[in-house]
Amino acid sequence: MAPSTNTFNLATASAQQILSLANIRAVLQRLEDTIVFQLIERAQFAQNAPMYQPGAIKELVEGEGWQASWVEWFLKEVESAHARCRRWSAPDEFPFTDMSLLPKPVLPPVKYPNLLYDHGINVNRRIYEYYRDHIVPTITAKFNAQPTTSSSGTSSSSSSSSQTATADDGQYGSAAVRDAEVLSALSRRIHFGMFVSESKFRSEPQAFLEPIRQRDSEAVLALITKPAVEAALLVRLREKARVYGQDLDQAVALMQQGHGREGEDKDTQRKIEADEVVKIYETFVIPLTKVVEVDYLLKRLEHLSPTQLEAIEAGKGYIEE
Ligand SMILES: O=C(O)C(=O)C[C@]1(C(=O)O)C=C[C@@H](O)C=C1
Repeated sequence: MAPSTNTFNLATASAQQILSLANIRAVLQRLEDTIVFQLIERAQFAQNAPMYQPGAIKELVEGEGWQASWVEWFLKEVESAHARCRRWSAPDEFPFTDMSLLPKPVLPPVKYPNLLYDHGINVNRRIYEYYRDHIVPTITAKFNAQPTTSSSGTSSSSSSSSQTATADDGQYGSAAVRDAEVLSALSRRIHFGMFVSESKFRSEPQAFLEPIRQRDSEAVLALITKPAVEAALLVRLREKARVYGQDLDQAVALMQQGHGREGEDKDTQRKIEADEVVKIYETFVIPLTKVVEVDYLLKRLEHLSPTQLEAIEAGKGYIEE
């Protein structure tokens, strides 16, 4: 059976398959599902601010000598296991933890086709900070000052059985598991921008020559921006978030009571707001993907051979070497 276009394998697919813009966009589209589902998973826990405060978990400071946050420690632990399985040698995977803190892979390296130049781009710190400061507080805001009947873990909430929930439910383990998953999906999605820009560069390299030579990042940005693609993405994403984020049991019950589909958004408890997901993409995911695309392209000419450069200047397009 032919492999599906949106699950190609970076180690076995051909360069042409990997750099086909349609295939890349199919991967980005599939990652929308992953990101929406992972955000829903994280949104079932409270914000739990101490998870993100360096030094806030005394057991980590005293027992492990770890001065950074609980979530960064959890990322290091997970990413260490993944390093042993050589995840970070894949061209589309980037750890949040400094490589110097991660162990060496157990298995020998996989041979990936040489599609991206050796770029050294990693925007994971920016992803982590935006996630911590904007995404988590937004998707967990419903926990703030809502009446609840129980609380567990070591949260700062009181232990009375009927209380006002704080933004801390003490579920630091479960919430960190979800954090690691959301962060990993966001990171992969955003860094995939480099495959997008490599593909765009190879299909019309001459257009990029002057803007890159002038180090004109605005002009490069204009070349890689596709407003129609972004608009379609946001419409599709809103629909996914609307459908995946509703409680179907409640929606079905309402429909059976004759409320029709229009009642489903208004009257049912939502797992996540579609507007919030769209805003995350609009203000963060797409803009940062574009930053990655532009940063990657600004150094692209330094990695061309004289023959490749001459061919582009002569209008003969990109030649593979
Ligand atoms: O699909 C592309 O062409 C991309 O560059 C990716 C992306 C995105 O982040 O989704 C970014 C810039 C374009 O304006 C459109 C979409």
